[in-house]
Amino acid sequence: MISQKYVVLDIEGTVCAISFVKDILFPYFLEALPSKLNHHFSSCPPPDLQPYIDAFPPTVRTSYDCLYAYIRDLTIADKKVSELKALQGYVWRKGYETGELQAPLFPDVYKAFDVWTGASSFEEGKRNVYIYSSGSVDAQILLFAHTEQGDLTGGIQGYFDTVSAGLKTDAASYIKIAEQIGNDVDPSEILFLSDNVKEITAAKEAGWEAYIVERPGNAPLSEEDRTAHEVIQNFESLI
Ligand SMILES: CSCCC(=O)C(=O)COP(=O)(O)O
Ligand SMILES: [Mg+2]
Repeated sequence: MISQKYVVLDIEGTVCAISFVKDILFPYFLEALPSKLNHHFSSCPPPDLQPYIDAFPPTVRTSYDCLYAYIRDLTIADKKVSELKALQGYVWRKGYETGELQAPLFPDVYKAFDVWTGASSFEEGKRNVYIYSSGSVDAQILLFAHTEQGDLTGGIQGYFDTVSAGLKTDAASYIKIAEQIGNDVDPSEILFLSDNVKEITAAKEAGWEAYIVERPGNAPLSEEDRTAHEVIQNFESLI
């Protein structure tokens, strides 16, 4: 069982496989995109879509072709830019709400959630769970509300993204999150779990405890990474 009171979780490569994002979420987004952009460039554009489109640079918003190519290229390159992440969340909503999209979390994640959010005391394993992902907060909530084992959002205390907290590779972002979790929270009481070594390094710079999560399909770790950081393959040892 971990000694920290607060657990902050990355999403892609940590609670779900990278393949869910690359092979399911991104293709869904790219397939739905033409219809969304056609609506936007129609004579009667949907007002709720407007702010998402307005977030892209004016130079690429000049035509359907230009905007489509720009967004497609960002998606294929897996750019973690906030305007793309916000639009992806907007587009995924329908997929989750119709049941076409469902997030397959790793089995040990459900088990850890049961303990962390279901136990009645710290001694029995209760922990405060937060999410910090490059995906927008809206997209994070959708994902946890539609997992293969149901809605987990009731057990999550808060969500952070690059808009609310900053880049995941900057120590300053982790300092900001710690302040949001609680003014009286010592950074060493927070455990961050991520597949990304740069994120782990940044969290540690901010005084957090942080472990690399090594899941099937993640980027390979070097011997140096394994020496410098604690590496776990699942959440079993944390509960
Ligand atoms: C919750 S949104 C889906 C995943 C996503 O778009 C993403 O960029 C995930 O990045 P992470 O920081 O969770 O590795
Ligand atoms: Mg990740």
